[in-house]
Amino acid sequence: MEQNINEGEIKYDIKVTNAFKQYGQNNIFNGLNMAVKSGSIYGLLGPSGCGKSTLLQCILGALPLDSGCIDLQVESLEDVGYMPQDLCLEVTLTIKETLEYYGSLYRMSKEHIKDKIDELNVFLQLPNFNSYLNEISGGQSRRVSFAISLLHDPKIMILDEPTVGIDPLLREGIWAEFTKMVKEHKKTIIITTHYIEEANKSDCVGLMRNGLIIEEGPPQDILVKYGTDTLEAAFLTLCCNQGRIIQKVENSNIQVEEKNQPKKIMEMGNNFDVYRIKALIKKNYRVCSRDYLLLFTLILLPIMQTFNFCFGIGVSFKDMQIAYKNDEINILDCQYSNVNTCIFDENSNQKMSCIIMNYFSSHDYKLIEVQDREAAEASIDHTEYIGFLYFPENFTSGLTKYINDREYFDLESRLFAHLTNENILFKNQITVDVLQSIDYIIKEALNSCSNNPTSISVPLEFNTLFGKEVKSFGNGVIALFIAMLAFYFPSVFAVSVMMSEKMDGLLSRSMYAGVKILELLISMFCIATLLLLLQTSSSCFISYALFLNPIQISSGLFVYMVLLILLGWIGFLFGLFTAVITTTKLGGVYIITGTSLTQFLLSGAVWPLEGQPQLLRKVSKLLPIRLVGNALNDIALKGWTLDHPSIISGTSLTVLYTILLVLVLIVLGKLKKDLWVIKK
Ligand SMILES: Nc1ncnc2c1ncn2[C@@H]1O[C@H](COP(=O)(O)OP(=O)(O)OP(=O)(O)O)[C@@H](O)[C@H]1O
Repeated sequence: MEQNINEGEIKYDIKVTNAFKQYGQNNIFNGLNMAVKSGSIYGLLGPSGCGKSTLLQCILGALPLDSGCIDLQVESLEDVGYMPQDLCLEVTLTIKETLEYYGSLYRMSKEHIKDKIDELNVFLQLPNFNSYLNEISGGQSRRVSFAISLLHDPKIMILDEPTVGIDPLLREGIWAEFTKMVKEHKKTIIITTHYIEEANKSDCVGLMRNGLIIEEGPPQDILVKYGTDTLEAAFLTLCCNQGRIIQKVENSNIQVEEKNQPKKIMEMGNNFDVYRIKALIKKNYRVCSRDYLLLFTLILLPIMQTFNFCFGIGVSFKDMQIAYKNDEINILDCQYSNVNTCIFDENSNQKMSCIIMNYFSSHDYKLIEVQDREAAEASIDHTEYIGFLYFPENFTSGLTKYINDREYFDLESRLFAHLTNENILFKNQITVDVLQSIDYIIKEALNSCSNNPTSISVPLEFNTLFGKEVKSFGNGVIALFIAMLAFYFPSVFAVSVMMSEKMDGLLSRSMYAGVKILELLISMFCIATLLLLLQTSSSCFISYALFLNPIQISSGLFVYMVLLILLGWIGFLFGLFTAVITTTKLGGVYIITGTSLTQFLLSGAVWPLEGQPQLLRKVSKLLPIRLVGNALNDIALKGWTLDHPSIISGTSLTVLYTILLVLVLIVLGKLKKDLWVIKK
């Protein structure tokens, strides 16, 4: 009875009543009860895997209970300082930068942060503040993590194994500081530890086992109760008598309050804070600027790829090796072949094979003379030469006869061209060049005989309406390539940063300091847009200013840039979506690379869409890279602007894609609360 009266006067900062929780079929809490008095140290002990960390996360509201009630006496998130078991810190920041980041999340001024760090340094003995976290030891890192949870001077400290890896002398100092905090500043500390004996200094210890707190009380009382010298021995005795104790706990008269989910620390505070966004941008900027692999991937790689593309893709072929055998004339004698005489003159020594060979030499072919026709044909099969030309002895006389009288053409006098079919583009190129060279010499021959060359012309005129400046395959597809870069790299950025935040527990830890997911997304979006602007402007500069790919200067150029940025944002949103559906950073990058490559292959940059089956063509046309790339091409080559229906529909669909992806992410966020956070 007396105890009940005293109980009524005692204030508790944390009270867990009849808590039940399961992970799948695994019961973690079986009606667990725990009470932490205000202004005390509570040592939570228990074997590995018994559920201590889970209990702390339930108290913080990061994990829900299946049933039961948790009462946490906090008004704002500044009231709680939490140190997770894992580090959950960005290791490429220095100690100073890390503490500044968390301090600024709590809106502490620089001076205040500095004073606080100096104060914490006295008992935590932090390493040099300018050391990077990946350069200090595990124990030192834990002290930094510890410092973060105390930085904003919280009323309640929830510390998951803060003294692991810390030497005994320092542990003594830390416990002395705990005692001082509790006595002088009325702080409440709940601490889990594997070093049972250090819990002696707690005001109250609780032993957790089989989903229950099987014993709770001041350490001295427990020692007396079990007649042992050490807590360890007391708990050993307790564990041996576990069945009886569980019975006792289950039968105790616990007042079960109605089911009440704990206050969610992560959801406290403003939903949107510009200070926090600024702190996140600063932090992520620092992290990205030190991740050389990411920087290489996001900035240098697109520049290199653009150079590669402009140098190597879609340009005309050079130095193609063609074998030839000329039975009409020795190539050295071609200089004596008089090209200005009329071939119909009896005295003319003009040899047309010389003109064809000159034509090929001046068109980037390498002519290699061979003696043996059969060997040359065989070497084509071994891809040594891409073609073989054979000029028979009577090539010129046969051709002259043909021009004069086409009915009496000597078949044996024909130029023989044997071409490799290994690459259809080579074959087409040589075929076109052979035909053009013949056309050329016939016209030349007629010219020099004062005959009208049009007399043998095909009655046909070609006219290019659009894209007159397109001289090579590359000119026509460069915009699709730039579109691919604009999509791919922001996706890689989004998935890399988001997966680090998710898997390394960085976001989870920041959220205990008030960060909201939207704020992180906004900060990432700002950096991604900056990178996107850098990357697209460098790709455009290389493609159009250095390599002079044709582009029409019109008001459409503004739409060109807007479309590229929108596509980058689509890529960014797709990267976020990928971070939802995957569990590893590498997996995310694989998905992004696979989908971008597929889009590029289907975009028409490799082969025109007209070659695809109807159904696939319909799908390809709607893929973001093709959609935007095509509109970019129309702007660059045809000079179309936003008043053209094709550009209007391309732009509208791109905007629609952006909105759709935002909506998908919002809906997913509503359906699955822990989309980007793994609670640590
Ligand atoms: N997300 C999860 N899904 C399924 N099971 C989980 C999950 N997290 C933890 N568990 C399981 O719940 C149990 C309690 O885990 P918890 O981390 O709370 O233990 P702990 O007492 O803190 O252990 P330790 O002292 O080793 O840190 C363990 O058996 C663990 O395997």
